[in-house]
Amino acid sequence: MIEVAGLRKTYGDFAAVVDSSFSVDEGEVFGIVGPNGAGKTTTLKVLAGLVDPTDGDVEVAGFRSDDPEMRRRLGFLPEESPLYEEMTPRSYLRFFADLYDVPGDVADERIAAALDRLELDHRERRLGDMSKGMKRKVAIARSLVNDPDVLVYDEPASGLDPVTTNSVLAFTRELRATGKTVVFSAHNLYHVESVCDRVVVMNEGRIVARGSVDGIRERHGETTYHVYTDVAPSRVDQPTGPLSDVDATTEAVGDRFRTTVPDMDAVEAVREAVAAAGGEVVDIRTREPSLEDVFLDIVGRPMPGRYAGDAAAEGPE
Ligand SMILES: Nc1ncnc2c1ncn2[C@@H]1O[C@H](COP(=O)(O)OP(=O)(O)OP(=O)(O)O)[C@@H](O)[C@H]1O
Repeated sequence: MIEVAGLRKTYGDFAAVVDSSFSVDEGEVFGIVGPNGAGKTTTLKVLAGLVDPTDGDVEVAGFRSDDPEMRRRLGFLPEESPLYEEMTPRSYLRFFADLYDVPGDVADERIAAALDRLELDHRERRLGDMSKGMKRKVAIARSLVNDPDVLVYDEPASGLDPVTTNSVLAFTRELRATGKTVVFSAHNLYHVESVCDRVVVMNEGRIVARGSVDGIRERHGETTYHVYTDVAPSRVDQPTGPLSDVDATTEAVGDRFRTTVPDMDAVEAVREAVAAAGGEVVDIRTREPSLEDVFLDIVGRPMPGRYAGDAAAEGPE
């Protein structure tokens, strides 16, 4: 449904996107993740036909990105979407449906269906008086007025409260169920993990990892083991003993202790150490790395946005 080959976008001497190639299948939710300035928005704007590529081929729904027909097949949700404050959701969405020449009765039905699915109340309220979450839902409904095959969503759920975030993420999953193809960018990797089939990770304009979330996790992240015990394993910080050479950290969780270790040998070492302390292992669980862990491994710095005000978000490079 989307083919991008050798995409490059430069602004003067500066390359915002370098040699980017990927394809997105019909009915897939495809994620683009990466730190600030990685080139995500530039990529999405090229897909939406809003920015011309400097080099490379971009095809969406069978049309090149400079073909006006491509724009008709596509719904774009920008990161910031200023709405006409004096309009109501209904009048605003009808206005955009008219721009796409959608017949009035079809538009009314489509708009009502989208707003129902997004659970947007107060449809006659002035947009200027609506909350951020309500406005975002109206912007999402706007991306659907032309019944596009492809949706390009830049940070659809960022800055929203948890309830609205969940509602927007659930809605995005539903789009896949209705056969739409979605390209989705987000800082919050939980959003990406919970919605996307496949992702590319961008850094400094380049794709640095790609694949299914699980595949990327397997290649770049390490499974750890959580060993729950009824007493703390002894001598974690002692120079001798079963855990002296093991990379283990122990913390109290309720009335138990949880020791995190990297492999099964270390699990056995915890078992010995806890027996030496007069206790026993009560549970062992594996912990898969989150996409956040993987991102740190690949890019070498924390994701911005999750660490607001955190100096660590700025580096190290
Ligand atoms: N119109 C422009 N003129 C010059 N430089 C630009 C322009 N648009 C984007 N850039 C630069 O290109 C780089 C990539 O920007 P882009 O917005 O695509 O990144 P991003 O991954 O979406 O970042 P963020 O997460 O901060 O939104 C940035 O360094 C940005 O400053």
